[in-house]
Amino acid sequence: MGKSQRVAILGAGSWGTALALVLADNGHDVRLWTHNKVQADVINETHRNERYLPNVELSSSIKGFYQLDKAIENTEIIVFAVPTKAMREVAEQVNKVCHGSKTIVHVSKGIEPDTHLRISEIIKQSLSETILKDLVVLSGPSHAEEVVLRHPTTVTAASDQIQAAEMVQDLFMNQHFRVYTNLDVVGVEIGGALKNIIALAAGITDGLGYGDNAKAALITRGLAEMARLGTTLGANPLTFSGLTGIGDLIVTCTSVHSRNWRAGNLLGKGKKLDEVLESMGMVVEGVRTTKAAFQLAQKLDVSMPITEALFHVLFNDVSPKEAVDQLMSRVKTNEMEDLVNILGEHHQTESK
Ligand SMILES: NC(=O)C1=CN([C@@H]2O[C@H](COP(=O)(O)OP(=O)(O)OC[C@H]3O[C@@H](n4cnc5c(N)ncnc54)[C@H](OP(=O)(O)O)[C@@H]3O)[C@@H](O)[C@H]2O)C=CC1
Ligand SMILES: O=C(CO)COP(=O)(O)O
Repeated sequence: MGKSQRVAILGAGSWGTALALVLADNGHDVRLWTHNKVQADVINETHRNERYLPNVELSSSIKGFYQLDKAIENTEIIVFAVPTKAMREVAEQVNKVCHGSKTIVHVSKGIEPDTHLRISEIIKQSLSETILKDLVVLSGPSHAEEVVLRHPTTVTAASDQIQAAEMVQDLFMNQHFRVYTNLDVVGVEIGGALKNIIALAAGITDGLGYGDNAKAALITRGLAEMARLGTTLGANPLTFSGLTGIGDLIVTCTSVHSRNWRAGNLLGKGKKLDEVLESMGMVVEGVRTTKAAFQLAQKLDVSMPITEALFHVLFNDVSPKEAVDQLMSRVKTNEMEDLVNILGEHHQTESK
C-alpha cells in the first residue's frame, strides 16, 4: 500500500460515499464534504449515509465535513463528486477558499447544456492556475451499490499528464477496484456522459415491453453515435471500445442499479418526466446531457438519431412508442460507414 494521502471528496451522494470507502480501505485520510450540515453530523455520529447507501458501514477514518475550507485544508487531492449541474458552483466555491496547489480529480458524468463544456473544462474555467496542479477524470462501469460490497470493479483514470493519471491509479487501486490509465480525456469524458442517454433509451424500450433485440440495437448503434460525436470533438475512437465506452454502456443499459435506466423504464411505462425525476431522489444525469448532446450535435452537424429521438420524448412530448417507430423507419444506411469514416478521420489527424 502506498503513502497515506489526505483527500477531500466533494459531494456525499452515492458515488462520493462509495469512493470514500475505497480510499479508506486503501489507508487514506478521507474528508467527505456535504452542503448539508445534518448529513455531515450524522456521518460522523453513525458512520452511515442511509439516504444514498443504506446499510453500508463507513470506516471511522471517513470524516464528514460541512465547512468547505476545513474539508480541503492541508489536503493533497480534491475529488469532485457532485452532479454536473452543481459542478460550476462547487468549483467556484473551492476557488474562493483553497490555498496551495492540488491534484484535482473528477468522477462525474455529464456535459453542461448551453455551454456544451465537458466537466474538466468547467473545472479549468473555475479554478485558478495556482490551485490546479493536475486534472484527472476517473470513470468507467461502476455502480456505487456494487463498489461498497467490494465486488470486482474496473475504471479508467484519464489525464493528459500520464504521471497524474498514474498517481490517481495508485491512490484508488486495490484488490477489488482495478484502475487503468488513459491519455484520452475527451474520449473518457464523452463516453461517460453519453452512455447515460443510451441507458435512458434502453430503459424506455424495456418499459415499452420490447426485448433484448431492441436493447442490443441501442447499445451498438448508441456506441456508434457516441463515437461519432466524440471523435468530432477530438477523442481517440478506440477509447469507445474501452471501459468508459462500451464498458459503461453495458453496465448502465443492463443494470437495475442504473438511475438512468430506471428513469427510462418509468417513462416507457407511461409516467411523465417530472414525476419520474421526483420519484428517483438521486441525480439522473442523462436528462440534461440529452439536451447538451442534442444541441452539440446540431451545432457540429453530427448525426445522433437516438439522442435526437430521446430529446423529443423528454422535452417535446413525443411518445416513446412514436420515437421508436420513427427511429426504425429512418432512411436505410450501411452499418460500417460510420466506422470507416471515424477511423479514417482519426488516422488523418494522427498523421498530420
Ligand atoms: N452512483 C454511481 O454509481 C455513480 C455515479 N457517477 C457520477 O457521479 C456524479 C454524482 O452522482 P451520485 O453521487 O450518484 O449522485 P447522488 O444523486 O447520489 O448524490 C448527489 C450528491 O451531490 C449533492 N449536491 C447536489 N447539488 C449540490 C450542490 N449544489 N452543492 C453541493 N452538493 C450538491 C447532493 O446533495 P443533496 O443530498 O443535498 O441533494 C448529493 O449529496 C454523477 O455525475 C454521476 O453520473 C459515476 C459513477 C458511478
Ligand atoms: O455511471 C454509472 C455506472 O457506471 C451510474 O449510472 P447511473 O447514474 O445511471 O446510476
